Amino acid sequence: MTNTLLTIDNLTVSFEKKDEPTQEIIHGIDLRIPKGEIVGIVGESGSGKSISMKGIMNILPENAVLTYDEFLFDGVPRQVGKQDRLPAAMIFQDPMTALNPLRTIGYHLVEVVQRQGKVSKKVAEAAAIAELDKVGILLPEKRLTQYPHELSGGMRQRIMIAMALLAKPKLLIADEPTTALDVTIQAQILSLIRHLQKEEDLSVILVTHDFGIVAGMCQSIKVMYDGEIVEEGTTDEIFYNPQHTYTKELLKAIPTGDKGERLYSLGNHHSDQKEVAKGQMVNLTATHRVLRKGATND
Ligand SMILES: Nc1ncnc2c1ncn2[C@@H]1O[C@H](COP(=O)(O)OP(=O)(O)OP(=O)(O)O)[C@@H](O)[C@H]1O
Repeated sequence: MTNTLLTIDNLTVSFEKKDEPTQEIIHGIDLRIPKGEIVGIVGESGSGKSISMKGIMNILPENAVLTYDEFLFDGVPRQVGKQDRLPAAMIFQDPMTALNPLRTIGYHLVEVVQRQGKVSKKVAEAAAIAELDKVGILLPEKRLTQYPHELSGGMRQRIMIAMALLAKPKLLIADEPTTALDVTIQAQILSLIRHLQKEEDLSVILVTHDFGIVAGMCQSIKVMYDGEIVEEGTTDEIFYNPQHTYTKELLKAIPTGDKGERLYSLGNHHSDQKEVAKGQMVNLTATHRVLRKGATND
C-alpha cells in the first residue's frame, strides 16, 4: 500500500482570453501529497497557489484549460475533464464567497449531507449538528436556523470546515483559511485544523503566504514562484537549509511583528526571472528537491 494520497505529474493551467494569446499560469508542476500529513504551499500573491489547488479540485473558471500527464488519487487514476467528485474538499480565505447569504447555515450543511446519499432531512440535520459540535460551534441547533451574516468570521470559517468534513474527504485543501481573521481567532482555527487532521487522519494542503504558519503546522513545504514549484522539502530542510534564491528571500521576509502582516512582495521581477525559473528539479536528499537554476550550489 502506498503512502502517497495524491500524485500529479506535469500539471499546467492556462487561461484563454478573448482577442489575446492563451496565457499559461501554471507551468507543469509535480505534486506528491502523503497520507495523514499537513503539507504547506507557500509563495507570494500571484504565484499560482490558488489556481493550482482549484485545478486539483476541478473548480477552475470556465476560461481555464487544465492539463496533466498523470493524476492518481489514492491509487485511482483520473482523466482530465472528468466530472465526478474527488474525496477532497477545499476551504477558502473568505467563507462568504462559498455561503449563500439568502440561505441558512442548516440549508448549507443539510445539502452536503444529502449529496452523500439519500437520507431524510431529520437525519441530515442530526449529522450537521454533530459536525458543528465537532468543530467547536456552541449551540449548534440554533446555528442551523441562522444566516451567514449573523455569525462572526471565525464562526463562518468553522462552518466551512464542518461543511468540508461532512463531504467525508481524504484530502482537505485550506487556501489561506485564516488570512481574514484576527490573530487570536487565527490560532484557534489553525489548532482546529491540526486537531481534525489527526482525528480524521486527513491529508491537508495548507496554502499560505505566511511562513510562520507553516512552521507550526506542516511536516513539509513546497515553495511556489511564478507558476512553478521551485523548492520542496521537510519543514526543517526548507527553514534550515534553503537552497533556492526565492526561498531564501521569502524566509528573510518573514514578518517579525506578532500581528500577521503580509510578506512583502518580492517585486515585479517575474518576467526577468523566467529564465531562472525554467529548469529541472534536482534531488538533494530523499525529501529535499530544488529547481536547478537559481539554486546557490549550482
Ligand atoms: N480567471 C482568471 N483569468 C486569468 N488569469 C487569472 C485568473 N485567475 C487568476 N489568474 C492569474 O493567475 C495567477 C495566479 O493566481 P492565484 O490566485 O493562483 O495566485 P495565488 O498565489 O493564490 O495568490 P493570492 O495569494 O493572491 O491568491 C495570477 O497572476 C492571476 O492574475
